[in-house]
Amino acid sequence: MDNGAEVLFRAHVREAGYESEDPIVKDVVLGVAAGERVGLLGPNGAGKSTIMKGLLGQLPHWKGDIYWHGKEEDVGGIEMSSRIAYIPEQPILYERMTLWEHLVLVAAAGSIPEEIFRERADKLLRRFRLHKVKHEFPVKFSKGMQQKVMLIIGFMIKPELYLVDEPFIGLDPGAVMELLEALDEERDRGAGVLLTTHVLDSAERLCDRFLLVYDGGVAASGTLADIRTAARCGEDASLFDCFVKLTKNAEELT
Ligand SMILES: Nc1ncnc2c1ncn2[C@@H]1O[C@H](COP(=O)(O)OP(=O)(O)OP(=O)(O)O)[C@@H](O)[C@H]1O
Repeated sequence: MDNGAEVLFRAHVREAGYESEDPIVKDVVLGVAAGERVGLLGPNGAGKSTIMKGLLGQLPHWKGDIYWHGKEEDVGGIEMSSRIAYIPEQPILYERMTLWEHLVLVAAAGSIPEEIFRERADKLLRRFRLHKVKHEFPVKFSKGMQQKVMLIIGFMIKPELYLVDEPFIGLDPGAVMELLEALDEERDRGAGVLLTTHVLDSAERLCDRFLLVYDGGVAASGTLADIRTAARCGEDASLFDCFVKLTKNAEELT
């Protein structure tokens, strides 16, 4: 966030988890500037999805503060739901609704005017190659097709911030390219992105900054240069190399 862009979103996750006596995440501070992409990284079970669920107000146990444009907001409040698009790793779909009906529902919930809705929906359905199946039931789609449905729903909203949980696994290369292009367009519009992934070469190309979590806390954060310094890696080291070294160091300390 040192590129001069306005800080769009800032959160201090003091405690987050599923039971108050056993918080999974403790004392994690994160921020996303307008047009910035932040990679939330960490080994399996580190707490990435828990952080995302916490920011969305979907956790039984949460203590923390959230700020939009510097102003404190309630987690899970109505203000937040219109500003954030969450693209989950596991698709969430209604059994008895067609793809088109899902989009109509999203448009109604987001008060998107009819004409804008039709234009956006058509563009996104074509972009992710689902226009020919728009009147079919997505619960019967393949895993990758269902993932594309979640992307289309997210992009329909045109939010200020995208929370994207593991977008790269399961999509075909053409869809990954379309996703990257769509994210570029959204960055140009000023939307921020917080994304989790284990595909570190994609994260390295896509993200401006990174937050590496380990065992529910922050192991390193900053630009790739900062991460290289924290990992004591050379200036040519990849994000993957730094990640392996940092998690190994953290393991040795626990
Ligand atoms: N619904 C739940 N109830 C209780 N504990 C949970 C629940 N979901 C996750 N956990 C626990 O919280 C911890 C962090 O899980 P989380 O899903 O946030 O990890 P992650 O970093 O997203 O992992 P991955 O990379 O494998 O997706 C794990 O120990 C996990 O067992």
